[in-house]
Amino acid sequence: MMIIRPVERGDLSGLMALAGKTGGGLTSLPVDEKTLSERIERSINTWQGGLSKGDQGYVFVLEETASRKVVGICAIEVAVGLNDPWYNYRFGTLVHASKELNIYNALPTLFLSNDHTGSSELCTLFLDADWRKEGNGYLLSKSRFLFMAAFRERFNDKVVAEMRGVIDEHGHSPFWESLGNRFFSMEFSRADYLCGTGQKAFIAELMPKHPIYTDFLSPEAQAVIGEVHPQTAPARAVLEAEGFRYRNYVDIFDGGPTLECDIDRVRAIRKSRMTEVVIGQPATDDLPVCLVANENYHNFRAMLIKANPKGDRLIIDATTAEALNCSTGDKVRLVRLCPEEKKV
Ligand SMILES: CC(C)(COP(=O)(O)OP(=O)(O)OC[C@H]1O[C@@H](n2cnc3c(N)ncnc32)[C@H](O)[C@@H]1OP(=O)(O)O)[C@@H](O)C(=O)NCCC(=O)NCCSC(=O)CCC(=O)O
Ligand SMILES: NC(=[NH2+])NCCC[C@H](N)C(=O)O
Repeated sequence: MMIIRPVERGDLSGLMALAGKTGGGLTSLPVDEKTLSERIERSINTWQGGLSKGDQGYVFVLEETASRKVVGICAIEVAVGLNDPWYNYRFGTLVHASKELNIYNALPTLFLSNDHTGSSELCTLFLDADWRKEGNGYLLSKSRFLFMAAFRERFNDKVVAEMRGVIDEHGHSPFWESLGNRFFSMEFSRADYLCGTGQKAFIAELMPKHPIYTDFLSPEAQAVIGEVHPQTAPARAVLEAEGFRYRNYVDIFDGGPTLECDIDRVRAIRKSRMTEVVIGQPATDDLPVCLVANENYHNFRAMLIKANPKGDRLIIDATTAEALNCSTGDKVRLVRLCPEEKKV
């Protein structure tokens, strides 16, 4: 069985193994034991209630219960940009026009912004390639929505996700080569690593301060503005199907898109409902796959179960109930895994 649970100290080696497989550009999952260990501690402290809003971050793992192997990770930052400034470029327009000469030029321009300050952020989504099957990617990404629905008051009204931008097989980012490199004088991978390991002061010190006319960037850099890494296309598709949209904000390093959605408009949050657990013989009819989570803050669990998304009782066997950390009479939250027209 596959379950989502809060990260624990014993997961460090599992996280290191996952970090080694990302291929780069997944900023918040660097191959660095100290950073990952601090991240685990921060997550544990978040659950224990000892941190201010700007420091809070929940980390979850996907575990295969038989082997207890950790095969995926996902996270939520509660409120970004409250400790250090949170930068994005807004991809907008500047118009230069002369009526007299009948000349009109609308120039695409990148404007530095801190517009997402305070938003909650979905991040650090990674599933071991061997486990990209049977809805695991959906479970990993969307389980966060059941947690947010259950503990809604802990999160901001706006949720964002910064998607990994385009880099080639050698880790080179066309956007960085044309823009960031001029100012930061280092490889993209180093800048990404510094950010991921918390050494972010250099950004404010070195970054360009003025709007950037994108016509002056290389054609390769222009082409990847708002585009995702090929392996991030599924992550983007999952969020867009839940209601997230690209609203012209991009990453300052690799040009990857920021997706955003009002928390109460996320499909899985909006449509999720409570149902009562009954331990027994589950129905064998052809029911849709649902995302199910307990409402136990400290022992949160989520998993995929075939169930009637509209039923007022959820019949599950004892093994499933144990994995979900619940028993007969408990209320759990449930939502159809995919919008009606889709099947996993
Ligand atoms: C993101 C996941 C976990 C998703 O898992 P899977 O690959 O198993 O997902 P899947 O079920 O195969 O696909 C999910 C949906 O994407 C669609 N899909 C698949 N390939 C696609 C492509 N090339 N272009 C467009 N859509 C595509 C599928 O048809 C399906 O949608 P339909 O059902 O509609 O057909 C994985 O791919 C992964 O670990 N990727 C590498 C890491 C990564 O780049 N992570 C994101 C970094 S950015 C980040 O972390 C912030 C975002 C966040 O936290 O959510
Ligand atoms: N455009 C970027 N490189 N942003 C970082 C992408 C990955 C992702 N948001 C993370 O959690 O690390």
